[in-house]
Amino acid sequence: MAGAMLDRWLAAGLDPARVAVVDPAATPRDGVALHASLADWAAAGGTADWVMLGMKPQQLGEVASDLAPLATDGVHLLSILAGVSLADLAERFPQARAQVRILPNLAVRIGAGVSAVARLGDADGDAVAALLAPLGQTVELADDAAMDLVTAFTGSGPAFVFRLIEAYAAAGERLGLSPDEALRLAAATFGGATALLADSGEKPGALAAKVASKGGMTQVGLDILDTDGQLVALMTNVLRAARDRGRELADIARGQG
Ligand SMILES: NC(=O)C1=CN([C@@H]2O[C@H](COP(=O)(O)OP(=O)(O)OC[C@H]3O[C@@H](n4cnc5c(N)ncnc54)[C@H](O)[C@@H]3O)[C@@H](O)[C@H]2O)C=CC1
Ligand SMILES: O=C(O)[C@@H]1CCC=N1
Repeated sequence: MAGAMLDRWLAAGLDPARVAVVDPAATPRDGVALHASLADWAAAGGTADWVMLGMKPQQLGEVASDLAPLATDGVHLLSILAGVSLADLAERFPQARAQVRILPNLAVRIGAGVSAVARLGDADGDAVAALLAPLGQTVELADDAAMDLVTAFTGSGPAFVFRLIEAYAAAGERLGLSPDEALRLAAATFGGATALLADSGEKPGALAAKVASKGGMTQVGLDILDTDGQLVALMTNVLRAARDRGRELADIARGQG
């Protein structure tokens, strides 16, 4: 995820000489300094005003103990770690100027992502907004407590949408389309529908009603989707499970180091 953000920032004009990546397994990028560990970065004289955590939440303990002494007064400490709250970050990095929790999604790679943001401390809000602007839309959350649900909703969201597209394509295959036709047509249908939704400003229900001719084909399909609210119940279960896993990850991260 952090690599997708970096690729977008570089494509949007960020000077690679201003970036250092600390990751034992990162893909090298032209002009970007790469260090296998924080010790290597420190030995190379590394300093930073902005530090972003991009490893798994389960690795917070091993990283925080080495990083906290380097994240002092002037440093904005950014985190994309699912589940890890602002309070957790403040506890791990108490001397940082600000703790900023960002939950992006994979579409940032093409500047079409959604990043939810919550912050603590003396954060430079304009600078945070400017940093995130090339990634797509940004939503500021006043309450960090909403972040786990939003992480499931927009962070995990693309994966859920990809599954829906796969299911649509698989159904098309079952009913006679070739695999290639089914996937191409499914992707074009989802892409076109979401673009129309964004462009028209209309509600999805109103657009669905425009597609469904009275007494025609679409309505019989919609009637199946709408039966007993089963689709909403399914999506609620999906999002609840993902949200609750975020809380578990936070507990795991909290129990470390
Ligand atoms: N994948 C996604 O769509 C999203 C991911 N996130 C968050 O982004 C974070 C990373 O997730 P992914 O990119 O999916 O995982 P990933 O496994 O692709 O990337 C994690 C990276 O951390 C590196 N790493 C491991 N230990 C390290 C250490 N001690 N020091 C420095 N780097 C270390 C790994 O080499 C790897 O490159 C997670 O905290 C996740 O919650 C947040 C929103 C969306
Ligand atoms: O699956 C995960 O835990 C992360 C958080 C949101 C998307 N990927």
